[in-house]
Amino acid sequence: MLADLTANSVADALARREVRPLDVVERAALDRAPALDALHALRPAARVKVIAEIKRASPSRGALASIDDPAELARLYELGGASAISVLTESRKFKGSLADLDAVRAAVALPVLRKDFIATPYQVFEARAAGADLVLLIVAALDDRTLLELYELITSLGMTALVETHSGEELERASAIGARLIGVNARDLSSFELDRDLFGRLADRFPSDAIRVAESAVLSAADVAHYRAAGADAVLVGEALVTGDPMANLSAFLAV
Ligand SMILES: O=C(O)c1ccccc1NCC(=O)[C@H](O)[C@H](O)COP(=O)(O)O
Repeated sequence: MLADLTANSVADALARREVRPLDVVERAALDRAPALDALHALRPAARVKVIAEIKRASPSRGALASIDDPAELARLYELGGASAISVLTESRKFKGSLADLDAVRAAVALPVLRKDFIATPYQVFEARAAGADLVLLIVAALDDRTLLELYELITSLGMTALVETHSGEELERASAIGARLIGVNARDLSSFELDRDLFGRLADRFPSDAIRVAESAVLSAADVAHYRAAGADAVLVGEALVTGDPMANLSAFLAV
């Protein structure tokens, strides 16, 4: 499933003839205003931080929300107290796009994450060219050499990598490349099963200087409290915000 999604996100762009020559995308990436400091925005604090996601659909849940104006939703997230915005840019299963990211970037002053199946340097330049400040790297989808190559490219462009893991072994691989922002995703990428206790089981295996993000499966303030008690500095939330009242939910999550 994960390999399919990774290959499809690249194939999709090719099929839609969206692929500009690499040198053009590189130039567009370098011409962007400097990336915002996501490590500062998400630094550990007395209160948990929220990375709020623009999510129309997903492989596990199908259609979630129509989201005609992602910029407007991002502005609500900013008003509601989110510390960063995650934009799913994969089109086939998540119905997202780089145009969504570009629109969100223009609308808010918060760091913006390109959440996608990133496997090539081209996609990293593309992310920066669209205004991303953060790029997701899924350890399970990348061999060690590619993981390091993409991590170094992301940081050399002034962006921050959110390095996503699902096991102790993946946390060690994230640690070995010097990742400073590390997520544990509660969603198994093959079965889609949710395990809210995975974060807690892995919490003491994070590098001591890393920011700890609990990803997925936050449906209530109690879920945020569960992750916070296990040591999360931030939670990444999609479904609960796009299917419910984003302002009310953010307020409840930030009050934990
Ligand atoms: O959401 C899915 O079904 C999914 C399936 C396969 C790979 C990734 C998937 N989601 C991406 C995410 O990581 C989530 O959108 C994000 O963590 C927010 O999750 P949630 O709050 O549970 O919507």
